[in-house]
Amino acid sequence: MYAGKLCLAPMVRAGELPTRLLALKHGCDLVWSPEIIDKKLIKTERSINTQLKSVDYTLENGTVVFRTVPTLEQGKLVFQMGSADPQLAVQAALKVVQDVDGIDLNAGCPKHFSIHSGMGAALLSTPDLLCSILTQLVEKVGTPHDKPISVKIRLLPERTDTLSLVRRLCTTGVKNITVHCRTREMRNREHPIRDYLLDIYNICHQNDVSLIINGMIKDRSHFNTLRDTLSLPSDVGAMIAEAAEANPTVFHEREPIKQWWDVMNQYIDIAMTYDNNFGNTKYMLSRIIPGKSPMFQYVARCKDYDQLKYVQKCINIEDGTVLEDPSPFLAQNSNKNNSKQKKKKRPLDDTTTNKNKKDEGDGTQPKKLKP
Ligand SMILES: Cc1cc2nc3c(=O)[nH]c(=O)nc-3n(C[C@H](O)[C@H](O)[C@H](O)COP(=O)(O)O)c2cc1C
Repeated sequence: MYAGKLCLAPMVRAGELPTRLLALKHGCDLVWSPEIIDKKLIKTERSINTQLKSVDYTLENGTVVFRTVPTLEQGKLVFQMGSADPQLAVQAALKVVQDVDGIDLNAGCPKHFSIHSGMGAALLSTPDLLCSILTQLVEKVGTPHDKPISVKIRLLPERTDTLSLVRRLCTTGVKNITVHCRTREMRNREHPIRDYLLDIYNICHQNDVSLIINGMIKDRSHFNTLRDTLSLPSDVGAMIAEAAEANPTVFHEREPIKQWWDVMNQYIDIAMTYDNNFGNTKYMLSRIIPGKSPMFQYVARCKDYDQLKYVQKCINIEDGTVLEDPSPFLAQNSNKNNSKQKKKKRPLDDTTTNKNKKDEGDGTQPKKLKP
């Protein structure tokens, strides 16, 4: 399933349904969900959303934790889980397995929220636990449901330690290992270490496990060049995060990568079609639209989809120039909105503007949105 594929990386906040659908529309082979913690998924209720033709996993308070559209994602969707407990991992995976094509364990996230509870990159320091979670997932979920289990890791500081870890991981029954070619201490702006990928590949290959490489890959042609330069065979796949967050059309084989205004336009249409959380839509648009464009501030001032729809029409989709300044409309509607909001409580399905939410990216800071 994974061999040679170019994938959308798991990204908290950025990897929600609209980004995944846009990436798939533009040549992405496989998409990863954002990391979802086992305990959180276990608390959700699964339901079929007949209006959107989606399957939703929703908390009691109405928060949609995970939404997938089987007709568009089937065969291409890997669910990423955060866990530090084999039993919880199995329980969570069993809950979602029927709606996804593979289950991936995050063993690479270096953020405090993940490592303080022993998850993410902390698992690299507890290889017994890491392997036990994977073995349990393979035996109790992967094999009985005929779905592959995979893991995403970072490099360890020493090459020999990384190779030993990869050897051990290959014995757990996982079908794929994704290697983020940076160590736990390295930030995303630092250049990835790619010197011994061929050694990692050889170990994986001997064990019939596929390898996906990750770290500062810009687009499909960059991936093809990189594979040649590193003398990696064609069954090595790759995963793109930051470049795809800014532009989910970077996966195209033949067509040129779309311009930001085209991406923005397509993203808004998909987000509205699938009733994406508005705060999340604004977050993604702040990644897609360059900060220097007036559109960035116009979108930042939108308070709901009606306003966003108006702003969307103010841009020339041929060249990204602004056709009309929406400020008067936004000012007028924000007054209406304010008085409406005084009467109305904050919506419960606000997953991204939740005040507990931190930047869960991998060493990146979101651009500041002015109120
Ligand atoms: C916004 C954001 C959110 C991320 N969330 C996750 C995550 O949920 N799970 C994970 O394994 N990695 C996560 N990462 C790390 C990426 O998957 C990837 O490993 C890293 O960004 C390096 O790839 P890149 O150089 O192409 O950005 C996240 C990265 C970003 C930028």
